[in-house]
Amino acid sequence: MTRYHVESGSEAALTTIGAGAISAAFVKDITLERDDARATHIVSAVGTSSLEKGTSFVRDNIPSSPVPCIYASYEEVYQDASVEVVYIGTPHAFHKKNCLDAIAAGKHILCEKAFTINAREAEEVLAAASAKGVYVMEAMWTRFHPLVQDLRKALFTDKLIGDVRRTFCDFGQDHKLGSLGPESRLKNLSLGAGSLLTIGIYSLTWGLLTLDEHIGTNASQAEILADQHLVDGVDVATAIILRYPATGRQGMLSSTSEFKNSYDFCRIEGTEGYVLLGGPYASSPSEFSVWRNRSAVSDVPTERQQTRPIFEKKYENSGFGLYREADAVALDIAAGRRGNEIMPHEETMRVMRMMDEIRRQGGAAFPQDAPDPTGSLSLASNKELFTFDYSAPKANSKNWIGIYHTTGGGPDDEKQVSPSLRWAYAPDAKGSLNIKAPIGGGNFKVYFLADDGYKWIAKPIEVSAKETGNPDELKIMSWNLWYGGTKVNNYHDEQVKFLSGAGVDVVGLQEASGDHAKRLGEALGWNWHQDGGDNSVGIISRLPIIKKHSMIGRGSGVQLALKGDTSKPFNFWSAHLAAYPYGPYSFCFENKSVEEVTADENEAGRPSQIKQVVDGTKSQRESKDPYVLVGDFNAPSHLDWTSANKSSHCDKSFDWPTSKIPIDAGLVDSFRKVHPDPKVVSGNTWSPIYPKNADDWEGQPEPQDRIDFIYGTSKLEVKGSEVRIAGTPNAYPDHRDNEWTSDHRSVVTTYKMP
Ligand SMILES: NC(=O)C1=CN([C@@H]2O[C@H](COP(=O)(O)OP(=O)(O)OC[C@H]3O[C@@H](n4cnc5c(N)ncnc54)[C@H](OP(=O)(O)O)[C@@H]3O)[C@@H](O)[C@H]2O)C=CC1
Ligand SMILES: O=C1OC[C@@H](O)[C@H](O)[C@H]1O
Repeated sequence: MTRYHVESGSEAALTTIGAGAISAAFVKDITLERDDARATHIVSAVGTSSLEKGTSFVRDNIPSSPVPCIYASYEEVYQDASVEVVYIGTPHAFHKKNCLDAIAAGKHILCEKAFTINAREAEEVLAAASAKGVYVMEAMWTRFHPLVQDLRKALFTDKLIGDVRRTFCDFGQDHKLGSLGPESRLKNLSLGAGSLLTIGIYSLTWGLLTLDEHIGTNASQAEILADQHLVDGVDVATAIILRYPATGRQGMLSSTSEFKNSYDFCRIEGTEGYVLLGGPYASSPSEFSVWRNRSAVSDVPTERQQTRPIFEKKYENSGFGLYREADAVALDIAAGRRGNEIMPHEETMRVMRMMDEIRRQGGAAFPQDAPDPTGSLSLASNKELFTFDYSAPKANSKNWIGIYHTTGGGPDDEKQVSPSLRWAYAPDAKGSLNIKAPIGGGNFKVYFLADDGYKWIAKPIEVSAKETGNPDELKIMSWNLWYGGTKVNNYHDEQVKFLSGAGVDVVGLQEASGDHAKRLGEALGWNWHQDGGDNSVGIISRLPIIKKHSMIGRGSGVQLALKGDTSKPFNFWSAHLAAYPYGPYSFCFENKSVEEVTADENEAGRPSQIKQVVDGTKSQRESKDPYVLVGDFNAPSHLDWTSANKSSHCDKSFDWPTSKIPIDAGLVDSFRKVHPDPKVVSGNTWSPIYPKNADDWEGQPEPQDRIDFIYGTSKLEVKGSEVRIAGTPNAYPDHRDNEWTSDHRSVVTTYKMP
């Protein structure tokens, strides 16, 4: 991500996704100090596949800038509400998905060349961007080189070589394909490998820029004749003849992955002279020279030794030269443009269509070129949500329509990822089907799938259902998953079903170490925070995550955007305090005194753990923004262990320090606010599956307690609070097939938000 400051004074945040070779060059380049800067770029985040990779990427390429935020997944980039522009530096095959995901999250995009695998994908991306109103540009950096403008002026305005007749351009690199593994983007067809999309696109670009004064929709129609040499389906060499019927101009354009081209990579011939373009790569020109045509000179080694050019110009880049396109993006966005005039959408489409035709003639076909599925799926208008009209090539009783969350979970690659939220068979060749909208509303992606499997019959569609309930209210849940839920069969499906039906907006999870928050967030299509996976706590949220706070001891927190509005931050924390020694056992099984239990609490460290989170978030608690702290405190509350309620707690009353600390800091126990008398509503969350102890005091009645809490600042109005569970769980050890996947109940509080 770069935060850049443009000439006009505005700023936007840009994230690099894919920490590969070009992303490295890009971030290095845009953070260079240079005299011709039209925007200042500060890299502030990177989206990559692992923290380790991101850390070395930052260390090696952005040593002097402020340390960027490293996201170990691209999803987290899209969830970061402060990211405005995404730079996509992944293999060609991922450009479409990366673009669509970023667009869906409302991000502007600078996407590496080739823009997508084929024109159909490019159309889809541009249509999505236009529908969302976001900026997109193909990162065809060479077009932004000042040489291009000078050259086109020399050719078409000053006509230094008379009438342009022919362009020869070759881009060759020795990619040493024999030594590359099948996973290489240069060798793997499904990643978009091939000389054409990798480097031939530059030769084609030089042809288009030098044989025609115009680009995009104003350009003349060129005919194409092409040949490709394929190895394992990948084009190792591509040769293109461009022919302009209106003028008779010709382009002889080529690329190869086997040999390096010569320094003078391009020659443009006209009726009165010719131009030579030179540079280390055909993508990176460094000079051009204009020569007069000669008639009968045959015995001199090169033109340059024989005579002098009538014009020549050499160029130096401050760095690699990628900063020019980045500046253009910054200026465009600051000016409110949604595309760029040097690399307009129409030109991207023209190049993609030409490359499709070159591949059609040459034979390089990507798996992504397979035709669209032939069935159809649409949302029936003016009918009950969700009623779908569908058609399939033929009837099949096992064809089905499944509803998933928009982000994650759906069979985008025609493979199962996670269970659908709702589904039903669509058995006819043509029909209409109603499926109940998932509870809680939101954005959904709907798939029409073949024969109890995941092959698409039609392209998926996106549908929305309005949230039910009061938009000013927010439902918060605290839920200890119990080893992520893994103690119960089919836990993932059961958890997703429970959460998607619970109507909650934000969930603080405990025992979510590893990737359980990520897993659930992705399956639900919610935002999530996992804290690297080493800690027990996680957060999933329908609200966008603006910022992830650093861990404070046993608490993890995020800043959420209320109603998706980043100017309305809401600080939310989830904590999980140490489990042993467990105070109610000390009282009820060991008959310890108040002093001994106090010592046990301190030995467990729980009071200092909750104090650390409460004190560490003082400025958030005391700010005007809403603040909520939830968690499994592994200790009951002094509001429950009152002298009036002794009979429920081994005839003991006790001021549990872990519940006093938040309250002394001004927080409100939301459950007790709504249900002030513990004798009337206990709110016990421990434990739905342990009526009897299964530990050292096996068989004795397990102390039942409220140990999971939701605390909010006193400014927040509590509208309701309850304990939630799914089904009627069997007690341990017969819990394996429970619908309820935890050993705790969950607690849900509804707040009225400001
Ligand atoms: N403008 C220019 O001069 C150049 C442009 N390019 C273009 O940039 C893009 C990337 O090329 P380049 O940087 O050379 O490629 P690299 O292979 O060096 O890097 C691509 C990155 O994409 C991410 N990625 C995600 N999924 C995969 C996958 N399945 N296989 C490999 N990588 C994956 C990885 O980052 P992570 O692990 O961090 O997610 C990887 O490091 C291409 O479109 C290419 O044409 C390339 C070179 C020069
Ligand atoms: O875009 C590119 O230009 C430079 C080359 O080195 C690289 O392989 C290619 O993808």
